[in-house]
Amino acid sequence: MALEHIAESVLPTQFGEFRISVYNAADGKEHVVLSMGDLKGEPPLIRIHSECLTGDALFSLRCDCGAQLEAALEKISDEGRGAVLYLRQEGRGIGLGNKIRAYALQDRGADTVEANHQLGFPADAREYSLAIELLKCLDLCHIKLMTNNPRKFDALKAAGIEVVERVALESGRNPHNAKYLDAKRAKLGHWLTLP
Ligand SMILES: Nc1nc2c(ncn2[C@@H]2O[C@H](COP(=O)(O)OP(=O)(O)OP(=O)(O)O)[C@@H](O)[C@H]2O)c(=O)[nH]1
Ligand SMILES: [Zn+2]
Repeated sequence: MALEHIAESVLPTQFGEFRISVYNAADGKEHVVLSMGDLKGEPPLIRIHSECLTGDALFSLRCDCGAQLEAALEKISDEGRGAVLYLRQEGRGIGLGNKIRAYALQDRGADTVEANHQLGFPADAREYSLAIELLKCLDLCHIKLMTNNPRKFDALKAAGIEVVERVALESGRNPHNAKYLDAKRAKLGHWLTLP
């Protein structure tokens, strides 16, 4: 997939000053790298974050995405270096409308995996070739990865990215997302501790 770097600027945030870079990809979407400090040398902290409009921007409590994004930016800010790769693969790759359809099915009792299946999608329609290409493009072959998702971890390792450390990112559990987090642990194998 060809990546085109199209713009870059400074982005002051509540977590400190980041650089924002925008890349066009062959999927027709604009993907973002939010970075702080010098990424060369010691493996930096990296978060590969899948877009969640509802959680990242609309304060939804149905998932843990917004809390994870905040925690990742905080950790990067504490270390003074690192990056968030913000990938435009909303709803685990099925898009916003379908994610909300899945929510409606969850309201009627399905869990997050069953709802995707009922809509004719796999449990997780994402793939990480774009993330891998971005990491290689940024010369980031040795990283500390902030994730609880074994599938993401394995995909990077299989592509030759050396994940020298996995940093857990458990935050934002609340009564509205408890079932969702339990399904991620039980059905998708996420490394999440029991409450
Ligand atoms: N289809 C679907 N997608 C969801 C649902 N809840 C959140 N998402 C999407 O799930 C994606 C985040 O994936 P997660 O499985 O929560 O976490 P992850 O990124 O794989 O793993 P971590 O690195 O540990 O955060 C985002 O794209 C969200 O929009 C849901 O109920 N159904
Ligand atoms: Zn979310």
